[in-house]
Amino acid sequence: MRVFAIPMRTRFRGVTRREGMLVRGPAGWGEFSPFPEYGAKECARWLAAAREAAHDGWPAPLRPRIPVNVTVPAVDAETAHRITRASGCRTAKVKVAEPGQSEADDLARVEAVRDALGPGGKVRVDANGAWDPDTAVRMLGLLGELEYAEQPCATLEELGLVRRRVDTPIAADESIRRAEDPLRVRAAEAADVVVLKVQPLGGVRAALRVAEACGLPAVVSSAVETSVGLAAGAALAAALPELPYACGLGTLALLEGDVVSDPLTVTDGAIDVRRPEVDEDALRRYEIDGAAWRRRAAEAQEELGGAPPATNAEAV
Ligand SMILES: O=C(O)CCC(=O)c1ccccc1C(=O)O
Ligand SMILES: [Mg+2]
Repeated sequence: MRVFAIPMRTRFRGVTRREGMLVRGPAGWGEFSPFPEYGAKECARWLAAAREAAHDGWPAPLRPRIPVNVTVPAVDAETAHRITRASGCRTAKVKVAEPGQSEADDLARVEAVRDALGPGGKVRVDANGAWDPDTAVRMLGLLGELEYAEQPCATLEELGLVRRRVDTPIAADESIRRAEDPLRVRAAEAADVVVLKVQPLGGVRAALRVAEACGLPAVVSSAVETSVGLAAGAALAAALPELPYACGLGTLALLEGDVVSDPLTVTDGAIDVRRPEVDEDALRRYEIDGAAWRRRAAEAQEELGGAPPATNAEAV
């Protein structure tokens, strides 16, 4: 097990340094990088995803490349314009409703991104559940045409309420975390699209089951991961029967560096479906003392059902 801390180019989700653990097994490397506030129960799913990557590998890909969106953090309009242009993507996801940002900031950022994409570009927004339903309806009215709005409000009931009051399609992200969530989303008629993330859902196979249970188009997103974690996202996106939207896997640009020598960077608005090898020199640049992470992984392992199977002893 190796532990990394990579500085972020811009603050995202309140995080300025992305930390995590890399585990190696017979199938390759896996990433375990739950956010700092997550407890053992939640971390167990993130660990299951890393174990699947390291020990089982993933289903066969149905496509070799995954179209991606550029992820635009809650930066000023000028920076948002520059990030969008530099990405080469035709779809952008813009963070809105972040603490410390005004509605005028959000409107200006979205407008700058729309301008940077030009005609034919697609803009989606992500409020991370921060709006109340009235604010969501009002803001979606002001933001102009959007591909969809991701998690405009926190609860399923609110998502359904907003969905019935606006023309903008609604995507569920934080509302899809547990096996029973897809059925609740369907019952509440709360979303048009679901966002799937490999680590929070417990692996590529678990996420494929969730996609099937949802019966809605799926967008695969990263949790802002190294190329090791992104490879798992790419594997999920490659294994979905249909992939009608660009995925949120173009997030390497948010990190200052990576742990592989041949990173999953965005070219022509897409990333490859492949598993880059961890590079010793690259990893050493970001390696930190991992005592706290080893404890976290052990607690998550306990949640998964006690002692790791024998094969885990081979993990380095
Ligand atoms: O979807 C993307 O473009 C990138 C991934 C992303 O936004 C994200 C990454 C880490 C944690 C939360 C989120 C989110 O979708 O809110
Ligand atoms: Mg989201």
